[in-house]
Formats: sequence, C-alpha cells, structure tokens
Amino acid sequence: MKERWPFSSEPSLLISVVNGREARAALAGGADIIDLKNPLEGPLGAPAPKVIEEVCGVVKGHKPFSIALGEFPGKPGAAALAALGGAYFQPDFLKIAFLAHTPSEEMVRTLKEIKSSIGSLPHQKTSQIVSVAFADTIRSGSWNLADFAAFSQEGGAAGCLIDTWEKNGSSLLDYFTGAELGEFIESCHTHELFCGLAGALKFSHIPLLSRLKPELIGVRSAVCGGDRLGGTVSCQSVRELKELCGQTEHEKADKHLA
Ligand SMILES: O=C[C@H](O)COP(=O)(O)O
Repeated sequence: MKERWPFSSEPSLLISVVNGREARAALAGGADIIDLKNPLEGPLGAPAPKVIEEVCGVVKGHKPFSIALGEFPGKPGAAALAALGGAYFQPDFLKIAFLAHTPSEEMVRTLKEIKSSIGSLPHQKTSQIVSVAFADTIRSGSWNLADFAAFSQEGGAAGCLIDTWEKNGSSLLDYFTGAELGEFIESCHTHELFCGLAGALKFSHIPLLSRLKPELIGVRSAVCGGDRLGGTVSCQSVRELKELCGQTEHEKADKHLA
C-alpha cells in the first residue's frame, strides 16, 4: 500500500463517536482511530463543524481521527465542497459513502474531485480518502466488492470500508461470509488500499474478523449498549473490544480451555 497510516499487524479499532465526551471514553478504552459522525443524518451522517471542533480538541495529537462526509448521489461537486469543509480540520481520514446504484464513473469522478479539492489546500497534512460501501445495498447494485476496490483505487482513495446502511439488527456477517470478506480484503490489498470492516458488528464477530486481518474494524452500536442513536460510548466496552481485536478465534478458544 503506497499511502497509509502505519497500521499494526492486528486490526486497528475505529470507534464512531458523536461528541467530545464519547471521544474521551473511546480514547480511554484504547481505540486506535476516533471516527466522528452524526448517526441522526444516516449511517455515515456528517457532523456539524462545531462538534468537529470539540472532538478535535480531545483527539488531536493523541490518535488519528476520521470525519464522515455522508453520501452525495449525482453530486460530485457537492461532495468535493463537503470534503473541503472536512479537510479544514485536518483529519487523518475523510469518509465518503456510495450506495450501490451509484454508476462506477460517478464514484471515480467523485473521489477524484474530492482528492483534487483537498489537495489544493495549503495544509502540510492531506487527509486520506476512505471510500465506503454498504453490504446490504451492494447485492442489488451494479458492482461487487472487488469492483468497489478497483473503482476506489481509480478515484484515488487510500482505503475502502464496508458498513451496513440499514441499522436494523442485521450485521455485515448477515450479508457476506467470512470467505467473501477475506476476498474483499485481498482485492483491497491488490489495489494498494487498506481495508476496513464495519456494520453492526457484535463482540462475538470480532475474533473471526480479526483472523481475516483487515486493517480496520469499525464499531459504534456494540460499544453503545446496542443503541447507536440513544446510547453512548462506554470506555469499558471499547477496552473489551480492543482486547478482542488482538485475538483470533483459536486464541479465544484456547483462553476458554485454559
Ligand atoms: O464506521 C463504523 C460504524 O460507525 C459502525 O457503526 P455500527 O457498529 O453501529 O454499525
């Protein structure tokens, strides 16, 4: 991978937060990346600038952070303008989502517009672009996970993340098997992209997903007592999840047998 945050051999734990208090809890629990979003505006809802400012005050200088931009069907210009707004805060990552009916040309164009808009800023640090797709929409779309990686690379993204659009209790593993996700991770690596897995993941999913060795595992609901809107990030849950990220299924079984 040409352009990447130095990920370690175990998946980095990305925790989605909505305010500074949650960011503090996620940091204290050992999160590797603090992801800022506004779940009230959708699975990849964009946070308000004043909230970003608050979270920057907590996170900057401690851990990398990402900002969700949302999705912009048919509007690459609007996406680029939103990205410019996000880049103002100099996050490590900017996340932009694509529903599976987005034409591939539009995805590539949107990513290129974003890359060129944020590249024009005088900052020393340029945010890396993370291209996000949704496991529950992709089956009905015109491209598959391997295509998604290829188009993301063509557009200039540094990484791909797969999440779920409907937060209705179904998780990533209800849509794709471990083997399929393993192939997706491989496609990302073939295209020199890092790979993130998310989507209503539960604690019980983590050992299996860790074994697949994605660069990122992204979670919100599971560390908010199962309620991504009404709940709040629990430091203890983040800590437990972080410990699980370093364990494969076999290690977990061994511990239980010991
Ligand atoms: O980017 C990761 C998402 O925020 C995951 O949220 P979730 O665990 O509630 O699906």
